[in-house]
Amino acid sequence: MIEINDLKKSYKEIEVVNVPELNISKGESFGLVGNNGAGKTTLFRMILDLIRPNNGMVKSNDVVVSENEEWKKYTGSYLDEGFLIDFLTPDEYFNFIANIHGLSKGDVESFLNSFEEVFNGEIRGVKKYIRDLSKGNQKKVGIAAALMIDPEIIVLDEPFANLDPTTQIRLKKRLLELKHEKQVTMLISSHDLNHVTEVCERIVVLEKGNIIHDIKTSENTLKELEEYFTV
Ligand SMILES: Nc1ncnc2c1ncn2[C@@H]1O[C@H](COP(=O)(O)OP(=O)(O)OP(=O)(O)O)[C@@H](O)[C@H]1O
Repeated sequence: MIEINDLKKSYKEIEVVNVPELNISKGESFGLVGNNGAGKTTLFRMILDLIRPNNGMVKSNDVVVSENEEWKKYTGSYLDEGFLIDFLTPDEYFNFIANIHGLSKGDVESFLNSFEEVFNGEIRGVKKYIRDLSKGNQKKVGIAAALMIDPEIIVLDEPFANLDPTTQIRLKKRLLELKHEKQVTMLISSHDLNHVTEVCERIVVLEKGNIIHDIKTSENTLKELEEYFTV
């Protein structure tokens, strides 16, 4: 479970995130939407202790994320290319992550084989450094590495952006499997209202750093969101 209390972040005295309270339950799939600059990435960065808030705190399973690193063992995340090591090939990078998390070669192989549908033959065995992959293929590497550790919680920033339509559909299927079969807690930000409403049972709309809607996804949610974003 993730608990956020009185969380604020400002840059040069301009407040970009202000979340008085937000709780994300175990197994919940939580979608975060909002226009450019709404504060989605900043909120995820604070949840992952990548930036420090000016005020408030984030707890993961009752532990303050900035005070203890235990949560890193069960949290998979991919926000951007900064998460990758660009002078490694994808296979070298997967081995690196596997070593950090103490995963066996067999587990890694079986996970990566199961991800081949998303990789589409463009990632494994490729003799290219990550920095030389397309943006979409870099994203596939990052998302795969995040999921490979068999996380309880996964945090993904715009996972569908830069992916071709076939891969978007395959990734969505994979996320839905994780939700239904393993009850993984998912935090997903997206500009793609279709995908995010299909994957997430709860949608939060952020505007100028504030939560302005917190909706349980229903058959009307997509329409409601489209109306909100049509100005
Ligand atoms: N390091 C920084 N220094 C100054 N301002 C920053 C910094 N990081 C983020 N911001 C500002 O914080 C605000 C929120 O940015 P953020 O990237 O969180 O938005 P977002 O909702 O993820 O946007 P997008 O949909 O475009 O990715 C923006 O106005 C941005 O310019």
